[in-house]
Amino acid sequence: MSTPTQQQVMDALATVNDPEIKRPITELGMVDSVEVADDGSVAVHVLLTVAGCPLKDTINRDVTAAVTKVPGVASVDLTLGVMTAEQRAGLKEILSDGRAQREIPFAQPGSLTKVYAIASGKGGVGKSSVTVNLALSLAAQGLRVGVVDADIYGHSVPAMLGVADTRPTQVDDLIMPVPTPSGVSVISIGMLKPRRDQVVAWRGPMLDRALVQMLADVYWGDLDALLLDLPPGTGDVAISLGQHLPSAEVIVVTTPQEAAAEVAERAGTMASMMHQRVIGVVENMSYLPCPHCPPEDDHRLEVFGSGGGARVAQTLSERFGYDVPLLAQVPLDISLREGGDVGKPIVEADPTAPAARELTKIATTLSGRGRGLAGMQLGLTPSSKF
Ligand SMILES: Nc1ncnc2c1ncn2[C@@H]1O[C@H](COP(=O)(O)OP(=O)(O)OP(=O)(O)O)[C@@H](O)[C@H]1O
Repeated sequence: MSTPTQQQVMDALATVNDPEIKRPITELGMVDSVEVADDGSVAVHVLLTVAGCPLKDTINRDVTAAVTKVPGVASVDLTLGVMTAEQRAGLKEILSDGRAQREIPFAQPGSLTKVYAIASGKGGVGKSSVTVNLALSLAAQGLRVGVVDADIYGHSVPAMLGVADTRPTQVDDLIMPVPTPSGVSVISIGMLKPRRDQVVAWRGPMLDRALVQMLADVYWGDLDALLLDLPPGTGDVAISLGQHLPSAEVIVVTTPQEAAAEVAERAGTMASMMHQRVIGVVENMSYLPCPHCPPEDDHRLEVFGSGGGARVAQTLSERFGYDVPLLAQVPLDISLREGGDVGKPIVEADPTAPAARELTKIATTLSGRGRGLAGMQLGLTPSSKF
């Protein structure tokens, strides 16, 4: 077999994406040198963005696999180095695409990324569970999905996505979102703290800065959908988000319980006051399928009562003068909780479970609305009453 050319090896390397940046390593200036010997042995030197890059094993594996596939390659000797400060500055330049720093790409008029904020009136109703399962369902449809965990009280999203202890890589002041096993990228307010166990006791301006940092200083690339897990209630983060991303569409999560529904209505109204459109309500913990009854009876135990989701949807529809549908009623399911605990969300771990099907239904409804500018809020202020 003939000796492979250097171009063939470069073409193979162009198929390898940096796992965090999700662009070919050849475009990012990461391939420092390629040498091909007459006997078909290939030496490749790849530069990592930072020393101790957590994903160097993935890069090692992907580069070796891609080059090995080139006809005539007898062996691959891959060595890894680290970019100099100058090379990193060049990379940052490539990634910023000429965009000014601290500009939120999703807030630009031509942005095609759909931004969904997941809100709730009170804590513990399943907002984070809905966020991660929705993210995975959208990704399973082939969409590029990012998740921002802006829940200062909970920040449970990274653990639910299986990357609890991962810190994001930073190229100077540009932060790389953390890739997860399911293909979605995540950044969490918890990742911005020096220590994971540190309590966030930030006031409005600090929270605003953290939110902007997660939106503007993170290299998200070209996303189809960005999901934001908001803290419960109508606090500072919701106000900041409304100011920075009025085009975000809001999904309100509630339980069937009267008390939860009432505060959920307030969270929805708050979003509307910030000129955001509320696109639907998810009722979580709707019922417990009776564990002792035959499945065909479809006997349901209404642990938290009933009707909360429908009530929020109806109230918000009347209040805003447009249809706010009830998107799903997700039952209580032990495997949903377990999936969250072990970092394997139910839509992936047990996709045929009724809870998983309801969560997938939300993604189907959302993606049916299409990518792009259609359906975006026009910035008109609806009349609002608490
Ligand atoms: N349908 C469900 N069935 C069983 N367990 C659930 C269900 N929904 C959520 N849970 C569990 O309830 C707990 C709270 O859920 P989750 O963290 O998603 O709520 P949250 O509204 O985001 O809470 P917080 O505001 O405190 O972050 C988690 O342990 C989660 O696994």
